[in-house]
Amino acid sequence: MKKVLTIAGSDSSGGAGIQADLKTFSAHGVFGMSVITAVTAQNTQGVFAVQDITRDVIAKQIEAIFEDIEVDGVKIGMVSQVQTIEVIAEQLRHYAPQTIVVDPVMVSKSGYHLLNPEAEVTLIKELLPLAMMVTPNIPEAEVMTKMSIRTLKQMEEAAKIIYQMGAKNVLLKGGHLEDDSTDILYDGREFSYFSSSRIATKNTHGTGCTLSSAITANMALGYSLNEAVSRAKEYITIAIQHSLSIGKGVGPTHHFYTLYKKAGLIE
Ligand SMILES: Nc1ncnc2c1ncn2[C@@H]1O[C@H](COP(=O)(O)OP(=O)(O)OP(=O)(O)O)[C@@H](O)[C@H]1O
Ligand SMILES: Cc1ncc(CO)c(N)n1
Repeated sequence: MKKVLTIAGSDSSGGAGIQADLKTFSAHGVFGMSVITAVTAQNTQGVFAVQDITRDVIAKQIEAIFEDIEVDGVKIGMVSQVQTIEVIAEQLRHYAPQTIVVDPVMVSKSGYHLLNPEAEVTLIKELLPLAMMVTPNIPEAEVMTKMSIRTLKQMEEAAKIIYQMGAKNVLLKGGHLEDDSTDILYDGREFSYFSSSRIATKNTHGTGCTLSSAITANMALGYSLNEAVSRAKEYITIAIQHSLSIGKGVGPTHHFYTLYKKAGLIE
């Protein structure tokens, strides 16, 4: 069985972060492992507190996994602070896993800064050069490039700038634009487009976490980069189509819809 690691924050409500990542891994039939960078008190309505995990305990979690288990893919999500990023980068340079997907999580849908703004530069400098792929959403790409992004043309321009920052591939997600949800992949030579119609739902908590985890799982399973993104896009689209009205705010995606359907557990 393929073994995949998420390095990210915990979301107590189970819709995003570590919890979304592990559910996505399970749904893909890969064995999920986790390094927790921060614990958030969070639900569908907002983020209410964050406790960062110390540099030492983050290093020890990474060491415990890599010294014992072969890792087929790593996804990085919420990294919170400068020292968190530095220790992750140091450890990953040492263990050098083949596939690293970086989701540059900055601000939650409810507007909470999950990444200290002072650490934005560190994330770009330390993590992007290690990344097989980086998956910014539009607001994150705007922070990274300092440009305003409203059109597909501007998304392409931004993807080129982010590529120059060191990631081998850039997947710029279009979930925040108004039209269809088109994600753009740039590999330094050409663009590929992954489109779906916009689904009319408020329940999109954890969509970004889910997509980057699905890409990591598919890459670990041996799919080419384009195939991995295409399958992950299909997965997130179904997960949003069948998202769950849990809680009073922005509900989570449904990770097991396809599995349940195949097993005849739902109509
Ligand atoms: N309403 C929607 N309908 C269809 N696809 C969507 C919708 N919203 C987001 N997506 C898709 O979901 C994936 C995640 O994109 P999005 O831009 O929402 O990520 P994000 O903002 O990083 O999420 P998060 O809140 O977890 O940080 C992308 O493939 C995007 O195209
Ligand atoms: C812990 C965590 N990671 C990522 C996100 C994505 O927005 C979130 N809301 N919470």
